[in-house]
Amino acid sequence: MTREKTTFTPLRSVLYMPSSNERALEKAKSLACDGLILDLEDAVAPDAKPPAREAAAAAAASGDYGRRTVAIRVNGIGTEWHDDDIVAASQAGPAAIVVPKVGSAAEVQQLVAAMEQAGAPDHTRLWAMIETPGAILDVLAIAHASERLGAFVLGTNDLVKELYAEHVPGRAPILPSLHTVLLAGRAAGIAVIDGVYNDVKDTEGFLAECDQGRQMGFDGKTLIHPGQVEGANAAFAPSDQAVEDARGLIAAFEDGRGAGVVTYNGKMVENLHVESARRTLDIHEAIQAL
Ligand SMILES: CC(C)(COP(=O)(O)OP(=O)(O)OC[C@H]1O[C@@H](n2cnc3c(N)ncnc32)[C@H](O)[C@@H]1OP(=O)(O)O)[C@@H](O)C(=O)NCCC(=O)NCCSC(=O)C[C@H](O)C(=O)O
Ligand SMILES: [Mg+2]
Repeated sequence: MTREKTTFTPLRSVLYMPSSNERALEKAKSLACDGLILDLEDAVAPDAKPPAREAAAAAAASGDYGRRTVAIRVNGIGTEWHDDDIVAASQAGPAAIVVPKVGSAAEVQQLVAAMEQAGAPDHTRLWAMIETPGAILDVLAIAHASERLGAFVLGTNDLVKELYAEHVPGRAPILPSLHTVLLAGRAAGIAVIDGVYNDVKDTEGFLAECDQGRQMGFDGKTLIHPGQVEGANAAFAPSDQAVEDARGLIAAFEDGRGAGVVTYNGKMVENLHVESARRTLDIHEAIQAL
């Protein structure tokens, strides 16, 4: 039996960098991250925003970042920089425009209209940051608001702030929110990328949070430092054991010659497990092809 092959764009490691930081923009050309977010929002001081906007647009249009998915994060709706950011980013044509603090389906539609009016090419997706209580409560409508929506990006710092919660190991205070965003993203068939880990020196805590994100179902994690790339790439790629198990499980099912259920390594295997195994192999192959 043949099947249509799914094309995956790996987004295991998506690194933010201030677009005002020339050194970081240069360094990113040699980093093994799957994606880059050239930031114009939180990481850029008000006076530096206009030159950062120019630098981000030039970097995104340069083609210098090879196979990496390049995105520009604009300033939020209603800020004094937002409209100019949208125009510059749309004309640069990155893989995605990341908009912080998206709050409703209507905002998604307004953003898409503004991108299209500014000449955004078809390949430029909108990535909506979900980081406010209102957005979490409206996230399913946001997920279905436009075909141009390509991903949700969690903003866990803003979310913790807005909830008056605390950053704790295991993230118990925000788990319901994270799961809600994942449910909506999966229902709409878009990518869902986890939030950042702020302590760039705490490797153990960072890796634990990557593992947690993968177990929950995130496609990858947003990062703030080059030292976090390798760990995220490993955590969000299928392990050698997972690839071996996927191949063995598919072979066992195919050997069953049409039986609806077989066992592999003592465990029940049905068609749904085969679909998951095929997805694992598709992700593995996409990563191998990088
Ligand atoms: C966190 C940092 C300010 C630390 O910077 P620094 O002390 O300079 O780090 P290092 O000296 O260890 O840097 C080593 C080299 O790596 C380059 N570098 C550092 N960070 C980056 C980066 N993000 N991308 C690319 N390159 C980077 C340095 O230039 C050094 O290079 P070299 O000298 O050539 O060896 C800094 O890491 C940083 O600014 N990080 C990004 C911060 C950011 O973008 N924040 C905004 C996004 S997070 C957010 O907003 C979350 C969300 O909205 C929410 O609500 O949660
Ligand atoms: Mg934020």
